[in-house]
Amino acid sequence: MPSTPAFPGGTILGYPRIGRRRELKRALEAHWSGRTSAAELAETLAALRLATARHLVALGLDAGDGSVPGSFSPYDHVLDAAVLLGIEPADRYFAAARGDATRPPLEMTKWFDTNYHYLVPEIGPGTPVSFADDAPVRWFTEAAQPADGGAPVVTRPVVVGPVTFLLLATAAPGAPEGFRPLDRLDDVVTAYGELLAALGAAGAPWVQLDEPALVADTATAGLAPGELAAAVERAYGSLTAVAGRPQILVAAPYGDLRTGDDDLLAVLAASDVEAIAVDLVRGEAPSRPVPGLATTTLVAGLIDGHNIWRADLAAHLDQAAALAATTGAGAVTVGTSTSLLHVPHDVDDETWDGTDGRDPRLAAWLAFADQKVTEVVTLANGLRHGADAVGAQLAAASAALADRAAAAGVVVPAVRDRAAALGDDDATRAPYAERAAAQADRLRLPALPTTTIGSFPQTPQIRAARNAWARGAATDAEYRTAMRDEIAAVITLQEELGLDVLVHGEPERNDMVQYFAEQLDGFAVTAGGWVQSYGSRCVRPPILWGDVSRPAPMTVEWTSYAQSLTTRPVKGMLTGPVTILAWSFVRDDLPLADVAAQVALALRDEVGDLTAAGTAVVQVDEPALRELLPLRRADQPAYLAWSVRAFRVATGGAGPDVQVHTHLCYSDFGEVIDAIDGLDADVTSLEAARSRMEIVPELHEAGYARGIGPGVWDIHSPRVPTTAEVTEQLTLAVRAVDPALVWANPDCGLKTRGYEETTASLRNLVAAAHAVRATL
Ligand SMILES: Nc1nc2c(c(=O)[nH]1)N[C@@H](CNc1ccc(C(=O)N[C@@H](CCC(=O)N[C@@H](CCC(=O)N[C@@H](CCC(=O)O)C(=O)O)C(=O)O)C(=O)O)cc1)CN2
Ligand code: MET
Ligand SMILES: [Zn+2]
Repeated sequence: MPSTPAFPGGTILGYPRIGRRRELKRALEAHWSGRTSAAELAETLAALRLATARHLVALGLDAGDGSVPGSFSPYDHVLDAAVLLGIEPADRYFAAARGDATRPPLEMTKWFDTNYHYLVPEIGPGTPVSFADDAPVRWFTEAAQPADGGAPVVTRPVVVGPVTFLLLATAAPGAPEGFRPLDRLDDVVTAYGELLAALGAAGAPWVQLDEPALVADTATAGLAPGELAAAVERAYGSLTAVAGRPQILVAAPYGDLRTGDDDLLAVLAASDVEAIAVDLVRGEAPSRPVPGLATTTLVAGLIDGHNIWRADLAAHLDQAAALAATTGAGAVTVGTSTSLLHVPHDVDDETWDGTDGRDPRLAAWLAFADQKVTEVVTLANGLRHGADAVGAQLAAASAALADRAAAAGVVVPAVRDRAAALGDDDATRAPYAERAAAQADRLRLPALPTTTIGSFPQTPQIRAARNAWARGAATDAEYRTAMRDEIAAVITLQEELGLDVLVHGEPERNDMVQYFAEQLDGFAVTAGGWVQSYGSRCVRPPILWGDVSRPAPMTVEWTSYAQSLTTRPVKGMLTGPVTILAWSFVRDDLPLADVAAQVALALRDEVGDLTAAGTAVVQVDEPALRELLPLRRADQPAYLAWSVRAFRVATGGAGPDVQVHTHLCYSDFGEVIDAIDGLDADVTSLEAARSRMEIVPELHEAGYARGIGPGVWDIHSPRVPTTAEVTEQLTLAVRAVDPALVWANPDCGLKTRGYEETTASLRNLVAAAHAVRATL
């Protein structure tokens, strides 16, 4: 048992891994393209790890007691755990992540309710499991005894916990019916026990085991009541019995440990783990003493790891100070609610002089990862030494909050009035039968129409043109010409391929959310606020800080230009309100439902302008519909009601002869099937290739009876599907539902692909659609 509280100077559950200048991205991509060797890559990553650990010490975390998390991963922390357990071979790490000639990549899916994506490990009853990779031990030693002779840092290795690992894993192909990954708990715990012994032998005082699945009903679906509690008790009973182990911090971010079927905080408190990190942003602190917690340090996750607003430090300090008494914890220290993986590095990396369109007032309202570390350190100091010891910091935080609350643009009466006046009529289109007839008449499409999801490859030339424009090295006119040339080429290519409903290809979009945020009032965007989305891929989530409105059309010019080049219909392409919120940092002073209505109204104006300009097909993408779904079932209906309504407000002004499409991807749709129907889109395209079209009968059984475009090829891999494969997929689809409803399209946009595989794949898609069409 710890005699003093663990991490008295505060701690964080994890730190961004991509590097403040995206060093990890650049190193990975250089290696994958063959420009650097595996040894060079390893050297760069080791330097990044060491620099990160020392940076966290410079920000105020203790260098000697395990307060600095060792939360690095070369690609994904769930894949790392699979390698640790020998389920994926260490020397084929990137093949598991990205696929190669010999194997497809592991499936990728959303990490809880975030825009981070993890690789889904596969495990069967016979999969050998052992302690197979000692990376956490090597990384610990590398910082504790640095080869450069510089300052050592005693880090706290961070590993996905055994229960969460198995709850996130899927049954390997060929596993017998009824097998569940959690059936392998004992084997996995044995391997983790060996890891703990090795860490202890290396001198690690602490290890952090992340168990976020314990807060999510969605991750634990299919377990009997009590089963999860029993698994946690069993796993941590074994792990705490390991001789020579480090002290164990169990972290439960993204929700509340106590609101599922089982009170898992009580189960963990009753175990011999030395510290438990709870998320007090998404969850609540227990208001009565928890048995067993008296011998445990509670790491109070007060600083939001999932958002970028500067915290109300005075309020948090009061809350922290009360926790020991109310919860019965033996000791309390301050931490982040989640890893800081989800926020950019440093507010001070942006320029705030107003010259590049960023409102200088925002600088004082924000806290990125580094500012959050400082907030944690301040609160921990306040907790130890009293509020007076940090009086100046508390006052500065309060002043920034007051400034933000009163700032112009935060409340815009005209926007509030318009949202308040919305009625059911605004969210209701003509009956589907009437729409279908009007659209058939206007569009005259063949059976099994072919289309794509919107983006075509974002080539290095496109990125370079945008980069030059942003730097002032190219004029507006030059940039516009470059994008129009790209659009023209994309239209020509689609006509040559014989696609039926064309797209303009989205070359002008840096990102499907940021592009809109840059043009909407109420948003700010960063120049370098990168956040890892998966592997080497990053996004710069915009900051939604004020009431949202649309000063001018955002997409009409590009879409109209594309339509002027062809007689085939060109789809207008918009990002939906829920996805815009999900992939932004959203204000915390207004209910999400109200913010969504404002964004929906801005999009409604855009749909109006597009259709007035003659656009007959408008797609409103909602790939993040599933992402914002609350992790607890009880909270889901309210979310689904406002999210569906926002989509319907955005599209509700479209006349019956306008075909509204939507697109969803990156998730299991099971839990949102009714909501998909509720969107009332005329055509829905979904990711389906990796699940052999299962979504088609599922949607049909749920009563969905409008157009459906199950993705027939997995665009996340460079592999070109054969015509025969696509034909088979389409055949499955037309057998499952009325063939008149089926569309042929890829899984998702093509922006991350190259032209070579894109052209070949689309050629096969069109050939397959024609072949199946002939059989109808
Ligand atoms: N926001 C968001 N979330 C999402 C998705 C999405 O599309 N957007 N898709 C899903 C999966 N996630 C993804 C996330 C990112 C990327 C992606 O391709 N990201 C790009 C960056 C996209 C971008 O912002 N591009 C900018 C800036 C590009 C850039 O890095 N430019 C260079 C310079 C380039 C040059 O001069 O050649 C630089 O700044 O250093 C642009 O095109 O303008 C990357 O990491 O490489 C793909 C999928 C789910 N979540
Ligand atoms: C992540 S969903 C992407 C949809 C978007 N229209 C595209 O094709 O890129
Ligand atoms: Zn998609």
